[in-house]
Amino acid sequence: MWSTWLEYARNDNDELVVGPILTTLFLTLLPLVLLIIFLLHRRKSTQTIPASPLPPGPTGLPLVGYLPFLRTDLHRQFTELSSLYGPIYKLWLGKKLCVVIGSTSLAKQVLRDHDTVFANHDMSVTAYVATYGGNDIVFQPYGPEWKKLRKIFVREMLSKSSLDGMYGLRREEVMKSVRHVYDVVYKAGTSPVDFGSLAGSTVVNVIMSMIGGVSLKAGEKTIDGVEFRKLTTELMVLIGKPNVSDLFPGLAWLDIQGIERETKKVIRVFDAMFGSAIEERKRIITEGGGEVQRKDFLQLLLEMINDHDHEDGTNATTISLAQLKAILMIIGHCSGWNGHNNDCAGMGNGRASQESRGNEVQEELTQVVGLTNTVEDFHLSKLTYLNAVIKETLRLHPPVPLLVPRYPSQSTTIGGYNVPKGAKIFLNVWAMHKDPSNWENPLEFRPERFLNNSDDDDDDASKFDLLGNNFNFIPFGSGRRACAGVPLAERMLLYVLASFLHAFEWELPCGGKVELSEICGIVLKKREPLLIFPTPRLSIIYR
Ligand code: HEM
Repeated sequence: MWSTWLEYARNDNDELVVGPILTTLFLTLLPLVLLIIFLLHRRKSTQTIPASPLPPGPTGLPLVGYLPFLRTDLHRQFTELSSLYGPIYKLWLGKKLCVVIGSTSLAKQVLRDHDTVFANHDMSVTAYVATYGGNDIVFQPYGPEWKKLRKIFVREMLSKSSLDGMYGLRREEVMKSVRHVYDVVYKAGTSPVDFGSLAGSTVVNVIMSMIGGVSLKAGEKTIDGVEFRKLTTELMVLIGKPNVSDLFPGLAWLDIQGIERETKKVIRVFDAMFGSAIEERKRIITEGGGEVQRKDFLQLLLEMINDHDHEDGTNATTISLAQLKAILMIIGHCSGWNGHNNDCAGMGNGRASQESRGNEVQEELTQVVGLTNTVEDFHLSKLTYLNAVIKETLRLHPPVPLLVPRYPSQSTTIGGYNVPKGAKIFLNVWAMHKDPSNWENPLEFRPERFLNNSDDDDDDASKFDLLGNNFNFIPFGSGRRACAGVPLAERMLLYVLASFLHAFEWELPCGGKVELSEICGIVLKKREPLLIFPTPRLSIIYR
């Protein structure tokens, strides 16, 4: 080889010409040298900055991981595992790597320090089907489309003026429910009321009314509050079920457990219902010459489907029909969370009475509202004790105990451990809310924690808002993906509870105790219904 090169490198006089030899040598060796430098550099960088390890965690079985060991009280099981493996640990569910965060300081790292990286909710196959292909806010990936939907939700649908404007709808439905308890339950006899179911169906009726009407049609079938609640519960159960299709994406097309099929069946009913509500509203608009009196969510959203251009020609708030339906869907679905929370708050009040702590809630209602008036929206901000009862109940029984799972858009170090891109992140709020390093006697029901009893700024109870600013108390999550429905949820919880507690004395059956155990799918549910007897306090008003 060398002799051939030398032959080429001789000039016409048979003298050696060194330049071409060096050039050829240089061009041949350069890639080799660069490759060696690159490999050395890579070796050095992996040696000097070791990648953080994955968090510790239980070993499961081959292929299925920890899946066979999951219990239905997932929030408690995750808390128990935390005491073995620490505030951050991993478990494999099939092919899916899950990371559980169980301390306030690590939650802060995820939800505040790395907020944008973790600003995505993990979408399951069921959630995809249930939200018209991820067209809603909850499962929309973090980006411009999510920002647009969130803006519509917060600034237009749930703005103060919009919620004030819909107060009449809320009032009508709550009054109907109170009268129902008075006429049907109290007058008819002595059977107790399932408080959770009563509060839950009232909330659902209110939400349905705000969506577009209390009885909606799906084909020939009329969907009333009871049926709507049944459908949302069914959907919640389906979303909460561990699905083989999520854990082994390669098998998703088989839909082994039939969860996708079942979800599609439920969604078809919702779709028919929303479809007919839209058609009916369009008919009313046409017949009314383009004018419609009713300003509910459906009307607001329909106006966004029609052209909603700004003067500069941009079209910032236009939504598609699928997005409209997905938004209605998420409002209906979240009403289930709200309904369940009424159950818990009622339980909280029952427990407060049971523990002979006085009947502060009703004393406050008598003072603020008076015995000859019904509760109105403007009373709510003055009901500080009831507010504290609700917050204390949300602390002990957060309705979404593991929040909506997130996933990081890039691998990130949390608490010294590597949390890989795409892992499913559970934030165990149920455990954080009971952490003795954050709360004194955390298992005691003490609404006073949320009352401002002192002049000391550090003791200011108002720092515990529902917006997730204090990481010791985050029932609605925190950061940019925190619950967008807080203004409505807060008003509804207060209004529905205040109305029932003002209208009736609620008594446990003789010698009864409030049963506190819960079960957990995606939301926490009370295992046993809270059965209590109503006796009217304000009979004059409801006669
Ligand atoms: C007591 C009732 C409710 C509770 C406890 C609750 C709780 C939550 C939680 C924990 C999240 C996830 C937060 C996170 O990842 O940090 C969430 C998200 C959300 N909630 Fe609620 N919620 C309630 C009621 C409502 C209502 C009534 C609505 C609608 C009117 C609503 C709309 C939403 C939306 C749109 C999101 C997704 C926000 C986003 O991804 O940007 N919620 N909620």
